[in-house]
Amino acid sequence: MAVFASGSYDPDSITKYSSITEQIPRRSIQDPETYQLIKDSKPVVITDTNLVTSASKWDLEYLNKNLGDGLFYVYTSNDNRFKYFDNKRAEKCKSFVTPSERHHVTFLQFLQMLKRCARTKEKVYLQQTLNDSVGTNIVTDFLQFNWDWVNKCQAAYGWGSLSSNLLLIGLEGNITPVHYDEQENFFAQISGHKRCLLFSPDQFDCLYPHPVAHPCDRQSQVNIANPDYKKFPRFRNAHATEAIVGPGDVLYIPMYWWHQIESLSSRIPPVTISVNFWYRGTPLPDVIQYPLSPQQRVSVMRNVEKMLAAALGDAEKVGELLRTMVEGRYT
Ligand SMILES: CC1(C)c2ccccc2-c2ccc(C[C@@H](CC(=O)O)C(=O)C(=O)O)cc21
Ligand SMILES: [Zn+2]
Repeated sequence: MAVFASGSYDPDSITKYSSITEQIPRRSIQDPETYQLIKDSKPVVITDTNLVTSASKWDLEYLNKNLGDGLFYVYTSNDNRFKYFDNKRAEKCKSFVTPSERHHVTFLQFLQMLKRCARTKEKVYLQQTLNDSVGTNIVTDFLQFNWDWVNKCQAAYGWGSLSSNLLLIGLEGNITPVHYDEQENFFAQISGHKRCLLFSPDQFDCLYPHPVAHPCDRQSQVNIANPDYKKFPRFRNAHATEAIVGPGDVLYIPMYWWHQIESLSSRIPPVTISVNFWYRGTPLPDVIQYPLSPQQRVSVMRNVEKMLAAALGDAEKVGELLRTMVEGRYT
């Protein structure tokens, strides 16, 4: 068994996907091109932001001591995929099988779950909004994030307010399957390595998202590790860009960009720790410019699905109505 130096990852453990074509650029905060890419809503890994340097001491022991005795959301999955689903909708959707389970536990219970995973091959993922329930040392570390840099970016691009910082503690092999978020995201890696696959928003037709009213809204139906080309033929045309982020790297995931994020095996430590910075997007311009951007097209399609589900009073009837409207007429 190969033993890896602390903080490295095993390149052979990386699944080869057919849809990878290029690498996401890595740039310094000193490089003007960094800001051109963000302005153009293109992904970029910024290598020297010091955004979360104050958190580089975060390991399981420090977090256990300082995160406080609040409860944390921990997801368990019997395969290694952690597909997001909306709890409330899942309850209403009888036929829906939840792809992962959500637990509300103390950090100590999370550590016990981690130990059990070493034996049972089950996977866990702690996801917790960093809020004022954490211990004072964590608050101190949080206040020492490079807010000056990130606030300047927020202002420069006209983003909305910071909506939340999620603390993520995952296990090697965890996969967050392809989805998009409706927020700008500075994704900061603290410990271990994560492989990020991004698909541009104009590939909506290759990624077959669930219906907007479905519990897995915003998530792709395609499992890119084992695509069902009969159900999703256009996925053959999908092309991803990739970045492997390590401690200190910040990946800019532009709003509406599809992303799949995998925790890489790094033996020491066995966990990956990340913090994301989600910002509400730039308010839509009052004068719409044509042609619509891919992001605006996705937003329009979402509004049409929502409006039709409301107008019909039943989200299950939207497909039939759209087919009647389009087939033989808008083809
Ligand atoms: C999978 C998980 C734990 C989850 C379960 C249930 C509801 C929500 C979420 C959720 C939301 C964000 C992330 C972080 C990241 C992916 C990654 O780092 O794995 C990502 O996608 C982003 O920062 O936008 C991870 C999760
Ligand atoms: Zn996401």
